Amino acid sequence: MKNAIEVRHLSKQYPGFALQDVSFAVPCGSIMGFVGENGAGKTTTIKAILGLIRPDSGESELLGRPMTDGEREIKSQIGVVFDETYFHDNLTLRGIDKMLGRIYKKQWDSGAFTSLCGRFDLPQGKEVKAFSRGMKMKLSIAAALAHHPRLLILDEATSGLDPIVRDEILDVFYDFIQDEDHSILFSSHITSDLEKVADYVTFIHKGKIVFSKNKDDLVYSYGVARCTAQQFERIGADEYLRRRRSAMGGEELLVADREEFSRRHPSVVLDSAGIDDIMLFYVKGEQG
Ligand SMILES: Nc1ncnc2c1ncn2[C@@H]1O[C@H](COP(=O)(O)OP(=O)(O)OP(=O)(O)O)[C@@H](O)[C@H]1O
Repeated sequence: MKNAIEVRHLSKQYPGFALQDVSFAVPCGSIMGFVGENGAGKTTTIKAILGLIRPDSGESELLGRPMTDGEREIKSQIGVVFDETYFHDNLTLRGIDKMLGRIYKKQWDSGAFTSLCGRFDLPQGKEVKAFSRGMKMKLSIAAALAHHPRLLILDEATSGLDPIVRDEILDVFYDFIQDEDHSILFSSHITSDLEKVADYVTFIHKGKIVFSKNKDDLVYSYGVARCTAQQFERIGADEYLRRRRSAMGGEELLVADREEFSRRHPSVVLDSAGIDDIMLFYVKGEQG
């Protein structure tokens, strides 16, 4: 199996929003960061992939199979974390361990759950209602991992968490991905987290995929050119992807091939572009 997730031509229409022809793949053994502005369609895509909503058209495969081909078995090999926990307020870690043991049966690894809860410093005696948001997210991640899934799908699992908690979570993702049969799809607004751990980045904007690329290629090849109005006049519209007026009155351009651009325009200041820059250009900038 080449891809842990394959999404082909997904479309879904809501009043005032349309997911349009969304296609991308998460290669086995990799972490895919899924980014986009608020309301871009990340959760809708993830829900459609998981069969939680029915797309108007298109299809997806998880671990080499469409969800219709044995949903229960496919789901048993997936760990899913949304940005809220669904455990009952009165449960303690012990209660959750027992409950999930009953659900997952032989697949549930109580030892792994206890060890992850220990690693995350989760309080043994407290009920979920007394957990902070960060504790709840760590609990959800521990629960998602303790039935030994091959694929983790996380929607905004680190949003609203402090950098220390986020780092602990990223470490756990990193350990999980050491097994080459394991893969992660991870939506986030926190592009620095994606820059740290993602192998690939898929960017969705207004319901459409802008790109799905290897992160290193993206970071090494994309650039931001900062030019004066005169320099801008000499640059062709096909030499950049997006433009923004800079605060200083000049133009900032997002270019896909830094090396090529600097060869053609050696006098223009050219910086590397982070995922944040790229998103900003698409959300706030204009087409060339
Ligand atoms: N059940 C629904 N009925 C109608 N519209 C919906 C429904 N679910 C989502 N939408 C709309 O679809 C659009 C995309 O929402 P979605 O939650 O997928 O975005 P997102 O990229 O996950 O955003 P965020 O980063 O804010 O979580 C939004 O405009 C939202 O209002």
